Amino acid sequence: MAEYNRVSECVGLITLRNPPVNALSAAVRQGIVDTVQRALSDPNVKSVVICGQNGIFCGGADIKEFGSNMTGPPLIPMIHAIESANKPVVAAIEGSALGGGLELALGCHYRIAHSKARLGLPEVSLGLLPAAGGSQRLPRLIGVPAALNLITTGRHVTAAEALQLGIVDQVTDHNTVDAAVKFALSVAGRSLDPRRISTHPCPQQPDLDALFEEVMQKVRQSARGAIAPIACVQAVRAAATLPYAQGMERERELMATLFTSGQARALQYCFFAERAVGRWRMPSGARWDTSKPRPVHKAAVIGLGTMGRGITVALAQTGLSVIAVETQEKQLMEAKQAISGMLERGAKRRGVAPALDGVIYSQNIQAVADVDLVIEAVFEDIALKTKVFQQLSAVCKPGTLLCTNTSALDVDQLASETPNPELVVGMHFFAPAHVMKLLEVVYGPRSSPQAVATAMQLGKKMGKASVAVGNCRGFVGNRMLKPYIEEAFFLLEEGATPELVDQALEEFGFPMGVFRMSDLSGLDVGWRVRKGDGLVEPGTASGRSARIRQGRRYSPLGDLLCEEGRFGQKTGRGWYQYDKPGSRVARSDPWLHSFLGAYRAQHGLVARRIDHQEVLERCLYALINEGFHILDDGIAAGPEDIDVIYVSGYGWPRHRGGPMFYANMVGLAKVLERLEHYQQLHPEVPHLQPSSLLRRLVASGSPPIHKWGEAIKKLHSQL
Ligand SMILES: CCCCCCC[C@H](O)CC(=O)SCCNC(=O)CCNC(=O)[C@H](O)C(C)(C)COP(=O)([O-])OP(=O)([O-])OC[C@H]1O[C@@H](n2cnc3c(N)ncnc32)[C@H](O)[C@@H]1OP(=O)([O-])[O-]
Ligand SMILES: NC(=O)c1ccc[n+]([C@@H]2O[C@H](COP(=O)([O-])OP(=O)(O)OC[C@H]3O[C@@H](n4cnc5c(N)ncnc54)[C@H](O)[C@@H]3O)[C@@H](O)[C@H]2O)c1
Repeated sequence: MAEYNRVSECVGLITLRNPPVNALSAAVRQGIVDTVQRALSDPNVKSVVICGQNGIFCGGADIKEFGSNMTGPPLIPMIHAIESANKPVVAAIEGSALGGGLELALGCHYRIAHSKARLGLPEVSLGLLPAAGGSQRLPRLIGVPAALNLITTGRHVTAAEALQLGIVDQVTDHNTVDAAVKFALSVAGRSLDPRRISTHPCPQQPDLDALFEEVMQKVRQSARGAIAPIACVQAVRAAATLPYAQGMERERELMATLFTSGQARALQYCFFAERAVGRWRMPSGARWDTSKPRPVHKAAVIGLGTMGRGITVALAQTGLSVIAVETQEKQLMEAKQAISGMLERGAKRRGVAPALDGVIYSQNIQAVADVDLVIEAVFEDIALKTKVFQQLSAVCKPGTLLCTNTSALDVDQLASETPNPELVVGMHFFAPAHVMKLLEVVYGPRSSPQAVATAMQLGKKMGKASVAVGNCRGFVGNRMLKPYIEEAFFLLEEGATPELVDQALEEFGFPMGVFRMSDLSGLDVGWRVRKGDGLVEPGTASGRSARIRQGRRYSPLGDLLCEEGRFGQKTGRGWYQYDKPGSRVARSDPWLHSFLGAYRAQHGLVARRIDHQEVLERCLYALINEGFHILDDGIAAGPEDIDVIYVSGYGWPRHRGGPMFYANMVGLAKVLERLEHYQQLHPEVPHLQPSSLLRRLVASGSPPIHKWGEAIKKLHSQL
C-alpha cells in the first residue's frame, strides 16, 4: 500500500509500505495511483514527494507476482500519470531504487538520493528488461552508452555515480525525506516541461550503428545463450532511434517475449534460491533462525598454498584480523608476497585501502592461540590434517571453531580426532578462494548448530553463496561432478573427441567444457584421487575386462594421459595442446586424436558418430541423477541448494537455473526415460541407474520443483 500525508502545509508525502523492500505489488500500485490523484486534486498541495518506508525507496516490481495472474493498475500508465502531473513530483531515494523502483523515480520530475543509496535497472539478471519505460527514459536522461552499460549489466550504481551520470539531481548525507520536501517546496510552480524525460530526445551519439554493433557483439559473447541482454540492447536501440511512443511499443514487444521465456523463469528461480539457501536446517532440527552464530573477530588460516592464500585474502577483505600460518619458510615468503599483491589489487578495484596490516604471518601454530575460528588448508592428507587438528585443539582457546577446507576427506573423521567434535565443520572453498562465489559449509553428525551458523554467517560476510550440506564423499558439488566427468571419458572411448564434448557443453552455456576445465585444473588432481581409491592399474591390458574396475565400467584414459606427463595447461599438454606450459589457449592436438584411435583399437572399441544431444544427455543427466541421490540421501536440504552450488561454483549457466531446475524444465519423465535408455545400453555404469527419488517423483505425476520436498526423506548429515 501507499500512505498519504500532507507535510510542511503544502507538500503531499506518499510513503510506499510493503516490507521488506517496498516492492510494487498490486496493492502498492493501487496505493500510488490513489495517493497521487489525491495530492494532485488537493488545491493546498503545491508539490509531491514519494518515498519508501524503513529506509528503502523501492526494490522494483514484485517478482513473486510474475508467476501469477497480475492484477491491479499497470505500472506504465501509473508512471506516465506521475510524469504528466502539473505539480512537481520528487523521489526521495534511500536504500535502493531498483528496477521498477528506479523507473518510478524516472517518472518523477526530480530525484534526491541519500549518499548511501544504490540505484540500478537489474531486470536483465531476472531474464527481463526495464519494461516500465526504463529502457526508454534512461537513455534519454544519461545518454545511450551509459544507459546501455547499466541496462545490459544490471549493475547497481552508488548515489555519487548516479549524480555524476545525471540520474539524480541532488545527493544528501542527511534525512532524505526532509531534503526532498525542502527541494519540492523550492521548485513548486516552476515549469515542468523540461523535467518530463519521455519528452526529451535521446542525446546525439556519433556512430550509433557502430556503437550498437560493438555492444551487441560484446553482449552475445558474454551472454553465452542468455536472451535478455540482447533484448536490452534492442530496447535501448529503439530509444535511440524511435520516437518515445514507438520505443515503448518495442519495449513492450521485447518484454512479452522475455516474460514468458524459460530463461526468465530460471533466473527468477535463482534469485529466490539464493535467498532460500540462507534458511538452512540440519538433521537435528537446528535451523538458521534458532541458531545464533558466534562473533568472529580474529581468524587463522593454516597452510598457505593455493587455497590458503585466497582464503586469507577473502577473510582479510571482510575486515577480520587474520593469522596466516605456513610451516615452510620459502612458501611463507612467497605466500606473503602473493597475498599482499591480491589485497592491493582488490583494494584498488574497490577504491579502498588494502588490509595489509590485517594479516600476521607465522611459521608457528602457537600464534593462533587467541583466534575465534581457524580454517585449515594443508595438503589433502588425513594423517597430516588429523595432526594439525590435534595441535589446534591443544593450542586454541576454548570454543574456537575448527574448519577444514578438505575437498574429499571425511569431516566427521577429523572431528572425531578432536576433543570437541561439535566445534568442527567443513568450509569448502573453490579456487581461487577470494574470487569464487561458492562456499559449501559441511556439517557432520556432531557439528553444533552454532558452528554451522558461524560458518554460514562468515561465508555471507565474505560475499559467498554459502550452502550448508551434509558430509559425504565429494560433498554435493564434487560428488555430482564425478559421473559427469566419467560420462565424458566414456564418450571419448565410444568415438567422441574432447572438442566435440566441450563444444556441446559450451553451447549449452558452460564457460568451459569438461576437458578444457580439466586441463585448467590439472589432470593430476583426479589421477591422485583415483590412485588413492585403488582404481589406477599401470600396464597395457586390453579388451573390455581392462575397462571394468571394482565391478563397474572404468575409463583409464585420464590415467594414461598422466602417465605421458600430460597434466593439462601446467605442462603445456593435456586433452589439448598449448603453446607453452602455463599458456591458456587450447588448440586441438593431433597426437591426442591418434592416441584415442590407438586406444580404441587396443580395446576393440569401434568409434561411432556421437551428436551434441547425446553428449548433453549422458553428461548432464548423469550429474542430475546424482543430484537426486543426494536429495534422497538428505545431504542437500532441497533442490535450491544443489542449484545454487552449481550456478555459483561450477559454471552451470544461470539462465538454465541449475541442474535440478533444468531437470524440472525438461520434464522428469523425459530425464527418467533417457537415463533408462542409456542404462540399458551401458548396464555396467551404475550412475546411469535412475535414482529412486526420480522414479518416485515421476510416479507421483512429476510435481513442480517446489513440491519435491514432499517426496524426499529426512535430512542426513552423513551417508
Ligand atoms: C508484463 C509485466 C510488465 C512489468 C513491468 C516491468 C517492471 C520492472 O521493469 C521489472 C522489475 O522491476 S523486476 C525487479 C527488479 N528488482 C530487482 O531485481 C531487485 C531485487 N532485490 C534486490 O536486489 C535486493 O532484495 C535488495 C537490494 C532490494 C535488498 O537486498 P537485501 O537487503 O540483501 O534483502 P534480500 O535478502 O535480497 O531481500 C529481502 C526479501 O525481499 C524479497 N525481495 C527483494 N526484492 C524483491 C522484489 N523485487 N519482489 C519481491 N520480493 C523481493 C526477497 O526475496 C527476500 O525475501 P525472502 O523471503 O528472504 O526470499
Ligand atoms: N586446489 C584446489 O583447487 C582446492 C579446492 C578446494 C579445496 N582444496 C583443498 O584445500 C587444501 C589445500 O589445497 P591446496 O591446493 O591449497 O594445497 P597446496 O599444496 O597448494 O598447499 C598446502 C600448503 O600447506 C602447507 N602445509 C603443509 N603442512 C602444514 C602444516 N602442518 N602447517 C602449516 N602449513 C602446512 C604446505 O607447505 C603448503 O604450502 C586441501 O585439503 C585441498 O583438498 C583444494
